[in-house]
This record gives sequence, structure tokens and C-alpha cells, in this order.
Amino acid sequence: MVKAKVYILDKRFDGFPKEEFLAEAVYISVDPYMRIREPNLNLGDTFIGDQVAKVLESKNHKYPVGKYIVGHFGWRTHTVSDGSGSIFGGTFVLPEFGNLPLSYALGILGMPGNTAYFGFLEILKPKVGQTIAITGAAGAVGSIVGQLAKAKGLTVIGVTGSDEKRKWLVDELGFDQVINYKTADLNKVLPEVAPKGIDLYFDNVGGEISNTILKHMNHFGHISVCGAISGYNEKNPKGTKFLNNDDVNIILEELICKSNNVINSIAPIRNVVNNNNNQLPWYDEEIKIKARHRDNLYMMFKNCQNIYEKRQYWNQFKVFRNDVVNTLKIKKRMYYENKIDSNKNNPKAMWKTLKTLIKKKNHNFINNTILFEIDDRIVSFNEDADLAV
Ligand SMILES: NC(=O)C1=CN([C@@H]2O[C@H](COP(=O)(O)OP(=O)(O)OC[C@H]3O[C@@H](n4cnc5c(N)ncnc54)[C@H](OP(=O)(O)O)[C@@H]3O)[C@@H](O)[C@H]2O)C=CC1
Ligand SMILES: CCCCCC(=O)/C=C/[C@H]1[C@H](O)CC(=O)[C@@H]1CCCCCCC(=O)O
Repeated sequence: MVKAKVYILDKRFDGFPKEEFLAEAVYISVDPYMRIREPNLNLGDTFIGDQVAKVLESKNHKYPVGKYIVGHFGWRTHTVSDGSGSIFGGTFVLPEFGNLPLSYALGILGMPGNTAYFGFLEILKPKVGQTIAITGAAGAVGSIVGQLAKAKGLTVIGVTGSDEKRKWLVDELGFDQVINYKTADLNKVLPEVAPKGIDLYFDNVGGEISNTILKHMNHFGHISVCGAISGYNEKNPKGTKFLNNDDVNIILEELICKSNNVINSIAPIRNVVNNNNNQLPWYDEEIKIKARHRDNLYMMFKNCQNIYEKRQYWNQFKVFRNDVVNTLKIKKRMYYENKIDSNKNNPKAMWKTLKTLIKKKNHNFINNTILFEIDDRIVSFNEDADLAV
């Protein structure tokens, strides 16, 4: 019996055959972004990742046999490819590395190194003498940022999760200070290691650690938001709160101060004392003392140059500002309650008192009844008779 081999048409011709090569993996990379991309993979897919590989056979002159290449081939030992790109970029041939380890192509000379280099120099635009905080400091990216920052004349503060990594960063990489976020209270230690505040922040972790560091940053600082690894394993990551209400208020106050200074230098204004509050019948000695204290705290906030003390003055000022407002409200209410009480048998006098409380913009007539607001309360008054508060 004769057995025939039949060659079937499996797919249509499309241009020329691809010029492919066969490569064998030498180093395979593991990176945090894989944790984020994993949900997009199907079970059974080749796991994603870059690799350094050696070309074993080739029908493509761009990838000669014996050369080392970097490609996004995934976690596999052998790959047939034509070198065309993926969303992660194309395959490229490595230059001669001499004595350097080829693994550098996936580290300091590869994606993490480039991330550190451009994320630090281009985004943070460092200046000699500044203080930088780096989270994920012992990682592939953070450890390079720290070394670049030292070379640029910065004070470098790293944040890491073990004493062993802390020692390595200080003793071998030359970091000035390293905090172990698992054993130290970051909020307490930061003012001690960065007494002048933090100018630059290279953020690899996001979440709570970043929230704490942001509280210690100087105004007009720069942040390079590189990654948020603290949330990659979380179902509901907390995220980073880049601005809180206090920061907005402080920035607003500074902005007002600065614009007032500019306006005053062009068209100086004469200072006049606003005595309106002082003339209110319910403005007494207690309010006067509280208001004076409030104004002192505001002046201290305005003139203070130290970011930590400035925040403290602002918080104390807010307490006194709210206290003055609340005390004024209470005294005003007491004043009118007394007045109404003492006039309860004298409708004419009571009506006169009430009229002083009615502002044009906050009263309404419904039938014969006036509705108006005293502080937060809606008060109705019917001219024919009743008075309901
Ligand atoms: N924007 C971009 O193009 C790129 C962004 N990245 C991002 O940069 C960051 C670092 O990447 P890379 O250096 O390659 O990663 P590495 O895996 O080398 O290092 C990550 C470090 O993060 C720390 N870490 C892990 N979990 C936490 C946590 N819950 N809280 C605080 N720290 C934690 C670990 O250190 P420890 O033991 O000290 O906790 C570890 O050293 C990642 O967020 C990554 O996604 C990376 C490359 C490119
Ligand atoms: C939202 C993702 C932030 C992750 C930060 C990070 O690690 C980025 C790494 C990039 C690196 O420069 C080279 C890459 O390929 C990484 C990008 C990965 C993008 C993940 C997109 C997630 C998705 O599939 O939607």
C-alpha cells in the first residue's frame, strides 16, 4: 500500500514569507507591572515579560546568529520571531557589553534604569542641596534614583521595609537616611531626618506611605509618580490623597499673601482698623481676647518660614477662628433672646427688635406670615398675632 503525503493550504499567501530567527532565553525579567497586567491574560497564555536571549538560528540579517537581543517574548525558553514590535516596543540587538553582566539589559541599562533616569532628571528637575524622599528605595528603580540623586548633590532619604535593605542602602549605595516603614513611625521620623522639609519625592509605592510623605513636603516641591506597588495586590487600593483641605487652605492663604504683596508694592493701601465687630452690642471682653489670640496666630502662620511650625500655627488658628465665630453666634442669640424676653408684654418694642433681625435678602412673605432666618433657624412671624420661634 502506498501512503501519500498531502500538503494542504492552511492560510493564504500574504506578501513575502517572514524572515524569522530562533532565540534562546538567557535572562527573564520579573516586574511589578505584571501584577497589573495579569488579569488581562487567559489561563494557558504564555506569561508576559522581557528577556535577554541569544540568537541560535536566523533567516533575518538584522538578528545575526550569536548576537544577544532583548525582546518581549514572555516567560519561555525558546522563541521564533521576526522581531516585529508589540505594544511594549520592538526587539533589539544589544551592543557589546564587555565584562558587564547581560542581565543589566533588564535592569540598570533597561526599563527600570530608564524609568529611574528620566523619572528623576526630567520630572523632578533636581537642584544641588535639595532633599529627596524615595519610596521602594531598595527596588530596581528606587535604588538607581537614590544613586543618581547622590551624584547630583542631594540629601537622599529612602524608605524601605527591612533593616537588611536599610543597611545596604546606607553602607553601600550612600543614602543619607533610610527609614524602615514597617518598624518606624514615618510621620514622627521624617521631621527629624528632613528638618528643612522634603523638596522632591520619587513615589514608587503610593497609598498611606505617600500620604504621610506628602504632609512633609515643602511648597512648590516636585513629585514623580512612578508606581503604586502598595496597592497592586489589593482589591480596593486606598490610593494617594494628593491634596487635603488643610493643604488647599494653606496654599490659598499663601497665594492671597503673595498677590497682596504684589498689589501693595504697586498701589499701597492705607491700613484702617475695622471696628464693626467691636461695636456689636454682644461683642464682649471674652470675644475680644479670643479674637486677639486668633489674630496673633494668623500673623505667626503668615510670617513663619518653617513648614512644620507653619502647619501647627494654621491648625491652631483654625481652632480659634471657629471658636470666635461660634462664640459670636451664641452671644448674638443670647442678646436677642434676652431682648425678646424683656419685651414680651410690649409687642411694639418686640416688633422693632425683630425688624433689626430681618435682612432684606433673607426674608419671605407667605400669606400674612413673614419667614426669615436667624443664624441657622427659620423663624415665622404673623403680624396679626402669633410669634413662633
Ligand atoms: N512608570 C513606569 O514606567 C514604571 C513604573 N514602575 C513602578 O515603580 C515601582 C518600583 O518598581 P521596581 O523598582 O521595578 O520594583 P521592585 O520589585 O524592584 O521593587 C519594589 C519595591 O517595592 C517595595 N514594596 C513592595 N510592596 C510594598 C508595600 N506594600 N509598601 C511599600 N513598599 C512596598 C519593596 O521593598 P520593601 O521590602 O522595602 O517593601 C520592593 O523593593 C513599582 O510601583 C512599579 O510599578 C516601574 C517601572 C516602570
Ligand atoms: C497603571 C499601571 C502603573 C504601573 C507602573 C509600571 O510599573 C509601569 C511599567 C511600564 C514599564 O515602563 C514598561 C511597561 O510595559 C509597563 C507598562 C505596563 C502597563 C500596564 C497597563 C495595565 C493594563 O493592561 O491596562
